[in-house]
Amino acid sequence: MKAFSAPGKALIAGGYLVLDKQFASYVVALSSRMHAVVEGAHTAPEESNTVITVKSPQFLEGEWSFVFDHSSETFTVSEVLGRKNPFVEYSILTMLKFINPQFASKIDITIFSDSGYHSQENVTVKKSQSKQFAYHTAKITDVPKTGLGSSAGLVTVLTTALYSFYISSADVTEKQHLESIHKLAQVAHCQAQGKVGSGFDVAAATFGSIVYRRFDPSLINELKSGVNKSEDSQQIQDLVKQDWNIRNDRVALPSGIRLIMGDVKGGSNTPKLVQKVLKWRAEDPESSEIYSDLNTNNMKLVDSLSEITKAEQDDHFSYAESLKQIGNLNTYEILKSTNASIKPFQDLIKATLEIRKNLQIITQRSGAEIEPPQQTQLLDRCNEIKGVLSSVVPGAGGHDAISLLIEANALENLVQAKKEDTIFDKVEWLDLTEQEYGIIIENVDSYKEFL
Ligand SMILES: Nc1ncnc2c1ncn2[C@@H]1O[C@H](COP(=O)(O)OP(=O)(O)O)[C@@H](O)[C@H]1O
Ligand SMILES: C[C@@](O)(CCOP(=O)(O)OP(=O)(O)O)CC(=O)O
Repeated sequence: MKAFSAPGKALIAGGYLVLDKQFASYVVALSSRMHAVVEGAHTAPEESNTVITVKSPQFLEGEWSFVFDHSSETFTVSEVLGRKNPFVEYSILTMLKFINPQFASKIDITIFSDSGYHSQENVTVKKSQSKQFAYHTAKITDVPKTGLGSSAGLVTVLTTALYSFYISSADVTEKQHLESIHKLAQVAHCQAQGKVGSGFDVAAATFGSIVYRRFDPSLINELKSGVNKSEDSQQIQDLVKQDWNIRNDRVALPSGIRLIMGDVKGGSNTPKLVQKVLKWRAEDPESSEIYSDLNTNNMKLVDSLSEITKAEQDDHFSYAESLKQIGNLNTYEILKSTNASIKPFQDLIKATLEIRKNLQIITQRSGAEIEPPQQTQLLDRCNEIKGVLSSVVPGAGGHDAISLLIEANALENLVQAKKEDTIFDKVEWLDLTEQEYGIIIENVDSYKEFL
């Protein structure tokens, strides 16, 4: 038995631009994780079916069982309980193609998901010493999502579990294996969704917090069903060997700086927003200039974070002093300061404000509510709180969430602000932190009470 987990994500900079492979984005992996516990064995030589059962016990009817008949001429699986879960199905199918197993197996995988992925109404929480999971009374398709990327987490961790079963000697946290898992999970995720997105969510689930640049969509679009199994398998193996030329540079927030996510209890439809933005992008002659300015500031934000990290490495003592100062000032006050040591923090703030200005322009011109006026008001108000460095609408924006970078001790100021100002009535500060790593190997024992 083995166990793994993969994190959720927030796209802090680079929404929409990340769809285009000339632009990079900044993705933070979050502490809500999807977990998989896997156990399996090869079955008797005369057995010709591999049976892969995936249980997700926190949800009603959360069990899917896929049978692969090795004697069949193509890679097809049938679900025997009469249920659908395309993300589970394509994770299995992609792995079967990649491995082209010659022996039948029986594999049992149990999925657990941390509470950040789903709305927590009507749940019963079960706890062990080290883990806790919320049990819902509805099916997975009927429980409202929060936007952390549950399907990407699921596909990534399931792919990891299957990969480690078939290639049992692999340390899945090694670069070469992570890269293979990433490609297999991207293929499965795109095919299950029926579209090739930017893939930043699968990349963060695999690699953790990264500066990400996407792959060429043709890599996946050009996959076709071969006439036989060996062709199908060869195609996936070649694709996994190929260099996808993505950027996945590991990043971590500077020490003393925390990411805070605020749920805004709204909800936005990402595909509709994307559709409006792409239409505007194609029609407005100034859109290239706006994209370019947005990109410049996204990269300035990334640079300012590295500058802050460097400042800490250069001189711990004066860094601690700078942190203390910014913890006592709000965004606007930090900008006014003449103290040279806080310049990188000022650069971070300036870049964020420019990013927001551009997102507001796109909102007005495209009609896609990326940073609608209610969110502008809320973000401006956040910037008045001491210790807040930057506040943005993450990802596709809209009415889903806000994300803030703050001096770590300023969380209490946010909690206090929520008590005092009704503008924060609709905001819930979430118990999430940044995660450096994507896929990690977990201790199997910590799941035993839940199995
Ligand atoms: N814990 C889970 N167990 C089983 N399937 C899951 C789980 N979490 C997510 N999924 C799959 O992912 C789907 C949700 O994916 P999607 O609509 O893309 O949302 P998201 O934006 O959160 O990824 C679910 O309908 C289900 O098929
Ligand atoms: C617009 C985007 O660039 C970013 C969307 O980011 P979100 O984190 O908002 O995504 P969902 O969880 O799918 O709603 C589209 C993309 O890159 O796929």
